[in-house]
Amino acid sequence: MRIAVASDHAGFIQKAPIIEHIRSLGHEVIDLGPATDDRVDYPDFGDKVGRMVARGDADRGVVICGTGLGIAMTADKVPGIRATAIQTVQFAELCREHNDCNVIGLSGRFVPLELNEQIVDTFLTTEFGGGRHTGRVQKIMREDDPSFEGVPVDFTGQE
Ligand SMILES: O=C[C@H](O)[C@H](O)[C@H](O)COP(=O)(O)O
Repeated sequence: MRIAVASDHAGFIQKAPIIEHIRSLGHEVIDLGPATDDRVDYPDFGDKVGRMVARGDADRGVVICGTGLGIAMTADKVPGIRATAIQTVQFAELCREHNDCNVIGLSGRFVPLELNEQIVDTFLTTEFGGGRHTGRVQKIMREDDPSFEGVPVDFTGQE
């Protein structure tokens, strides 16, 4: 697969080893920066990865900031992207199996490199489960109805 990778200054220390790791698994990596650990704004880099995946120029994205949160939030704002921050291998598996996640946010400050590499392994090897999850992912993407506003909740008869 083609994997787009980017970070901010806080994720920069893990970017090169994670890229190396992804290449060692046989994937092509597109490094969208930054080139140094100078202070930058994570939204600029989360957006680049989101757009590249949404265009189909990359199959999946990996973004790294201090927590993985802000950079994943930014990627997720790009239409077509399902991005979330991931801190455990089990969540990496479930974000693929249940949510067909196409971009993950990693923490360069609070999660050790070895664990992030295992998370990336799982993210890249786990298939979407389909079945009951398909319609739910379509609802995330508003594929069935562009004006979708969520499932109406009926509180009739409830205390
Ligand atoms: O979600 C945001 C990220 O964790 C950033 O990496 C973090 O906010 C950067 O913080 P600072 O500017 O203090 O290095």
